Amino acid sequence: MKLVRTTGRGKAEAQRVLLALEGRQESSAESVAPVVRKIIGQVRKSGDRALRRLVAQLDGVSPQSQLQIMPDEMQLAWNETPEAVRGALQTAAKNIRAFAERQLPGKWSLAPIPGLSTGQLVRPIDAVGCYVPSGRHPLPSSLLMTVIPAQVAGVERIVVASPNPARETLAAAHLLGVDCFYQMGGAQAIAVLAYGTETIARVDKIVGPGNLYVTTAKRLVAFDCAIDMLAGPTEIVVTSDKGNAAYIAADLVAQAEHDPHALAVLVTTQPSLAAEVIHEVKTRAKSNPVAKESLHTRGFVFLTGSLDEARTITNRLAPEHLTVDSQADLSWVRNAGSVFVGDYSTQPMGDYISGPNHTLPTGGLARVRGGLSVMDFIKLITVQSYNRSALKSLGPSAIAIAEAEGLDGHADAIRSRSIGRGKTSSSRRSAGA
Ligand SMILES: NC(=O)c1ccc[n+]([C@@H]2O[C@H](COP(=O)([O-])OP(=O)(O)OC[C@H]3O[C@@H](n4cnc5c(N)ncnc54)[C@H](O)[C@@H]3O)[C@@H](O)[C@H]2O)c1
Ligand SMILES: N[C@H](CO)Cc1c[nH]c[nH+]1
Ligand SMILES: [Zn+2]
Repeated sequence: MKLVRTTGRGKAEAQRVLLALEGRQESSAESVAPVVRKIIGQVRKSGDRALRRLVAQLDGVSPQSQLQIMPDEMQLAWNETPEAVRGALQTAAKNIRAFAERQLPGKWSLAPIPGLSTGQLVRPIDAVGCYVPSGRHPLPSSLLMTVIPAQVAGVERIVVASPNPARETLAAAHLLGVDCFYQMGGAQAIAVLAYGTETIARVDKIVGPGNLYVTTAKRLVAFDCAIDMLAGPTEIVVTSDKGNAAYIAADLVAQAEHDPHALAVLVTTQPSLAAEVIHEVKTRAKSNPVAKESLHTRGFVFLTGSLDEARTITNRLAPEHLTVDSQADLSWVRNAGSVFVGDYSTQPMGDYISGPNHTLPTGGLARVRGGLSVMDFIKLITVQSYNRSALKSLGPSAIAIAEAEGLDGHADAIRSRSIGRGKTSSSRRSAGA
């Protein structure tokens, strides 16, 4: 990990590192954008034929195997999964579902004046694609995290895409009753979900985490198909003065092992903690090549001159995962995907079992949104209903604004219900003629 001092002679260098990290999404996507653009173009042009070729070439799916995985295959995977893993998947699913249900907003109505009822309906999105990463490691936990909130929201068509899914991923799909599962991954899977092929219908929104190819593809299709967010290479920031160095290092290594592009940062005012964590990380990452690589290239320890500065840097980084020392720290946290409090709230517990979603914004997107939630799968549709007296009461104000905007048709539509305040512009025109 690189030590970055924010005081004395280190100040300018610290600013440079921070600025680069604030723009981290764009700089990493740049390298893969041309190949991703090409893959999307091929799928749009040649549909199933291009998909077959790309999954064989990039996902390692044999050309003989069916891309759609049938429910009996998922059932078989469930039967063959060890009891302990099945139990763990059930526990995780229960907690994730309970959390998502608590997030679901309800319909409501409000009467601003007698005779006017306004309100909101909650409707699910019709068709959603859930991307489940499976390149370096199969992530059955990501299947639970993406499919469950969609089910809680009431999404009718849920399509799961995952390259070379592991038995446990198929078992998780069986547990949730998934009936539409395609083994396809990377940019080609995102292109299929966004645009469809001769045999696979497109969806309305794509959700789920993935590597740079997946995330860049989501960004490139986003004008044609809604996406949840950029949930790309994993990020961890630990902002601590009092934490246990061994625990902090273990969490940094854990999240860094996801991807060589992962970001792992410690922010502290304590030189001794900085030194201990750097030492511990070195020891722990020795036998973990991916973590070793990402910690070497994208591992930073910011040693700051004050707590205030440590907090400002943390909020500027807007990390996916943030660990802080105590509940009191929550008061200064403004930008983070998910917060873990204290020595025992190790981040992998949130990855698997606690209930809050582990699909979280990366690349600084935590400045504007939190993790995947049931809100990503619903629409809030507003409704308004007037009777005549309510229209009479509020109509003149609306007409005044319409006239100020010079929109005669708007004013006329209101006047046409004979609520008074002058003639309609068409009657004025005919009177003048
Ligand atoms: N932010 C979050 O919420 C979150 C959650 C879980 C995982 N993640 C991230 O998800 C990612 C999982 O990545 P992964 O790689 O293991 O699985 P993945 O399924 O995201 O990507 C694998 C696919 O990438 C494509 N690919 C790989 N190399 C390619 C190349 N050279 N050219 C074209 N396509 C290529 C292939 O199609 C391959 O099947 C990691 O970055 C991890 O940090 C993020
Ligand atoms: N840490 C990942 C989110 O960045 C989620 C995950 C899934 N499995 C293990 N971890
Ligand atoms: Zn993880």
